[in-house]
Amino acid sequence: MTVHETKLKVDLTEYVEKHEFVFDAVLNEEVSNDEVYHETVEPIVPIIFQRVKATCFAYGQTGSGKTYTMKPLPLKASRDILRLMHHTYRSQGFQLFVSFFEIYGGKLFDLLSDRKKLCMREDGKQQVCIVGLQEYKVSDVETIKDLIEKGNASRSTGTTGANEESSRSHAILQLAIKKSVDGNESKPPRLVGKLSFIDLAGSERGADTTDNDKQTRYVYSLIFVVIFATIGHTSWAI
Ligand SMILES: Nc1ncnc2c1ncn2[C@@H]1O[C@H](COP(=O)(O)OP(=O)(O)OP(=O)(O)O)[C@@H](O)[C@H]1O
Repeated sequence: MTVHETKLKVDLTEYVEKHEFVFDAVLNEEVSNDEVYHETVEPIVPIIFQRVKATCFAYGQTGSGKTYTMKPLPLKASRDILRLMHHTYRSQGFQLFVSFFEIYGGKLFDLLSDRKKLCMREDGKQQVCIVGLQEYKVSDVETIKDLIEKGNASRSTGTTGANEESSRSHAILQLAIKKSVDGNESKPPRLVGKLSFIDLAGSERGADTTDNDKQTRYVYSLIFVVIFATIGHTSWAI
């Protein structure tokens, strides 16, 4: 897709700037959530076993269907990850961990740990980490489903948006694949790959806790720090 943007030079002559965007797939409003999963997340699942960090996020106006579209994806991905762990990568020491947190009003809260307040810090290797974030080791779909439901129930919602159940927070659910070091279960397992799902609050003004532009801009910059620093660089979007 090419966007032609008309601009003005300093001498006030008009010119057109061309912006080119490449999409792997374009899905219309008729497609089901299953097709969304099939076209977007499903092809990414096997590569997180190959040291890849991938991100799936929805961006758009309040009420455009971000939460509706994002909600089924983590569970479907978990099902496929567990299937790969129990069959293709059987007995290779892979483990799956789930964490779920939200950014609300510029602060981070653990959705699986009674909304415990979290801190973002940079370690000695300039890696940004979220201190205190609880990760749960999981080996069956039912447990993951319960954790996702628990996290969703802890999310901050508000009724100030166009949509009654509008999510006023940005929720980040991570599925981390780890592997035990040299098959030694007593040592902490090492991170192999990660699949992150981000459900952003509506992109219009006032999508956050205050209607203040400066605050909204700050929250968005915080999200992108989280995306690029802790989640990984191999990002893609719906
Ligand atoms: N494809 C769809 N089919 C049927 N209903 C849908 C679809 N997409 C969204 N909806 C419904 O539209 C309403 C708004 O959707 P949703 O909450 O997903 O929007 P949102 O973009 O996440 O909004 P916000 O940014 O305010 O959280 C919900 O009631 C949802 O059930």
